[in-house]
Amino acid sequence: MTIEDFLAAVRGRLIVSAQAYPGEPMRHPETMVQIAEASVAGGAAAIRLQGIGDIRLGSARLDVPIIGLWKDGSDGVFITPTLRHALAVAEAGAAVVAIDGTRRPRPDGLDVAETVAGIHTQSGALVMADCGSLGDAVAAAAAGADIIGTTLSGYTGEREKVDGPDLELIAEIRAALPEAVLVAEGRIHTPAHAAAALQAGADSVVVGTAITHPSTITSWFAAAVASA
Ligand SMILES: CC(=O)N[C@H](C=O)[C@@H](O)[C@H](O)[C@H](O)COP(=O)(O)O
Repeated sequence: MTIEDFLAAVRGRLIVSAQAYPGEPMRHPETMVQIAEASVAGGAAAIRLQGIGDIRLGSARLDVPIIGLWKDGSDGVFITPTLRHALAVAEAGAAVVAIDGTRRPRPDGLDVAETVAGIHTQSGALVMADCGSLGDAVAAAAAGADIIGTTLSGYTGEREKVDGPDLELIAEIRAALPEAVLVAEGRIHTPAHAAAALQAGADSVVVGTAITHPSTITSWFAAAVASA
């Protein structure tokens, strides 16, 4: 898929991330792909899936682009941390490989530019750089990433973890990189948040937890009921 095709598919539209975490009851490819299918039925233009099994099954069943990632670990660089992880994600059928797009040292010693180049030369996949700051985004764009995501804002120590999406960062990236394909991701919890992220300059928005993570959604309601 070309970046032009991807942009045409998702511009002004919703991307849904379906992920279950280690040990959770819904952590099964069939379950995640069913959630993805339900999300597509509701209007998702693309799906973000974690793990080789989920991506492989999703690529066989879904007719929208898949943004794939492989989380390994839970702190530091853990989103598709090495070129080996990235090539496995591409091989499993992801049209877009989401990688950690920060400037932090990576476990395989490659930098983002070398990782992007490796993905481009050894697979047909596009690369989404999951960034945590404006500095990351500018560096990732210079490194050849096809898509810039705000996924890691609030999770790398560079930016405050604001309640809701980091609209300020979205606007800053859009101002600095007017031509970038920019995807807002992270703590978009309401339809109003999603609309605000587009208005701040994103081409598309990824919603995960608020659509696909029932334990967290339940906890929001349980807390409200408990304190009413
Ligand atoms: C920081 C990190 O590990 N983010 C992960 C990236 O894939 C996922 O855990 C998030 O669910 C995803 O980014 C969507 O965000 P939200 O669930 O807030 O809508």
